[in-house]
Amino acid sequence: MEASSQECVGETRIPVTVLTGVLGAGKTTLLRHILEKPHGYRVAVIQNEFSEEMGMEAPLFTDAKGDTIKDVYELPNGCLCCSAKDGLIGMLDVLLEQKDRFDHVLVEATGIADPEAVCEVFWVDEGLGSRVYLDGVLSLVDSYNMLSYLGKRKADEDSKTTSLGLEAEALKQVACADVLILNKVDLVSETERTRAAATLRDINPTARLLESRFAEVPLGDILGLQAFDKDRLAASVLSLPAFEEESGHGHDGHLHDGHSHGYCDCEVGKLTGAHGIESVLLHGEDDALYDPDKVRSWLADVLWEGTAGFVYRCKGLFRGPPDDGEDAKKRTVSHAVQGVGKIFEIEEASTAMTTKSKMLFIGRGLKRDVLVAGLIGCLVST
Ligand SMILES: Nc1nc2c(ncn2[C@@H]2O[C@H](COP(=O)(O)OP(=O)(O)OP(=O)(O)O)[C@@H](O)[C@H]2O)c(=O)[nH]1
Repeated sequence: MEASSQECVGETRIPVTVLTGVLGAGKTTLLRHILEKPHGYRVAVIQNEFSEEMGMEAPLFTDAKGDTIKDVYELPNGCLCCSAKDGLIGMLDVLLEQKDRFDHVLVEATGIADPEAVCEVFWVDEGLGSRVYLDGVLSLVDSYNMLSYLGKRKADEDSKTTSLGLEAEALKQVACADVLILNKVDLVSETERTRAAATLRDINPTARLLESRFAEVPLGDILGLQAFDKDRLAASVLSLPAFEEESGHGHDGHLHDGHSHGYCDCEVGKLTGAHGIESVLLHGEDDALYDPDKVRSWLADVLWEGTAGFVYRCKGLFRGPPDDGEDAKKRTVSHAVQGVGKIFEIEEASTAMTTKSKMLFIGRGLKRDVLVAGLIGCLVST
C-alpha cells in the first residue's frame, strides 16, 4: 500500500494496530515495552480487558519518573468484537481530537475476541475509515503453552483437564495476524521453538514472524507497517479447520459466521461461562498477612498437581509481613503473583497495595472451596 493512500483531503490518517493473544501470552508485557521504554514512538493504547468482570484492576504503566502514563484508555462493557464495537468507535473519535499527542493507536483485544470482527469496524464505519486506517493485526503467542491451547498436544494429553478450550479463538488469532510474535522463547528448547514456529507457519504462512523474550521486539517491526490486507485475512480464515460446537460456544471454527448472524458468546463481555471457562476470585481478610513461602508451595500444588481443578491463569496481589526488624503495623510488603500454565512467579510489587489481597484463578473445573482453604492456609502464623 502506498503511503499516500493513507492521506485524505489534506489530512493524514492515523494508523491503528489490533493486538491479540490468548490469556497470559504477554500482551501487558508488550504494552509495557511499548509505553514505558524510550523508543520515540508516541502510541495511545485502548485496552479492552475483562478486568472489571475478573475483579482485578487494569495494570498501571509508568514512565521513567514513576508517573502514570496517561495515554492508556480502558474500554469496559463487553468484548471488542461485538458489544464494545460502538465504544471503540467512540473512543477512537475522542482520541482523534487529540491526535497531536500521538502517531499511532494500539487496540488491545481480550484473549477471546475475534480479531476478524474487530477489523471489520474499520471498513464498516465509513466515517472512521476516513480518519484512521488499520495498519495490521499483531498476535502474541506463548511458545511454552501454545501447543496446548492450539490443540496440538498429543492425543493423550489433549483433554479438557489440560487445555483451556479456546483452540478456535487461538487459531483464529494466529490466522488473522499480519505479524506473529512467538514470545517466551526463553522457556523452550531450540527444538520446541522450531516446532512452534513451524506450527504457526502452517496456520499462517504469510505473516511476519518474530521471536521474543518478554515481548521485546523492535517497534519498527510491528508498528507503521501498512500490512493489513482484507482479502488475505479472509483467505486465511477460510483455510482454518472447523471446530465442533462445545460448551455452548456455538460456532463452526469460523467465528466470523457466528458474528455475522448476530450471535456471539462474548456478547455480554464474559470470558467465563459461555466458553466453558470459570474464574474464582479470592479476597483476603482486611489486615491479613500471607507468607510468600506458603503461597509459593500452595501455588505449586494448585498449578502442578491440579489440586483445585485445571488452572490455566492466575494473578494476584497479596500483603506479606514486613522485612525483618520492621514493625508489622508500619509497613507490609506487597507481592504480585503471575502464573500461566505451570509457570508462576511471586515477586515484590513495585507499587504499594491500596486494596485487600486478592487472587484470581482462571481455568476449568475449579474447586472454589479448595482454593479458599488453600489461601487461608497461607496466613502468617501468629
Ligand atoms: N519467561 C517469560 N515470561 C514472560 C515472557 N513474556 C511475558 N512473560 C510473563 O508471563 C506472564 C503473563 O504476561 P502478561 O503480559 O501479563 O500476559 P497477558 O497476555 O497480558 O495476560 P492476560 O491479561 O491475562 O491475558 C507474566 O508473568 C510475564 O512476566 C517471556 O518472554 N518469558
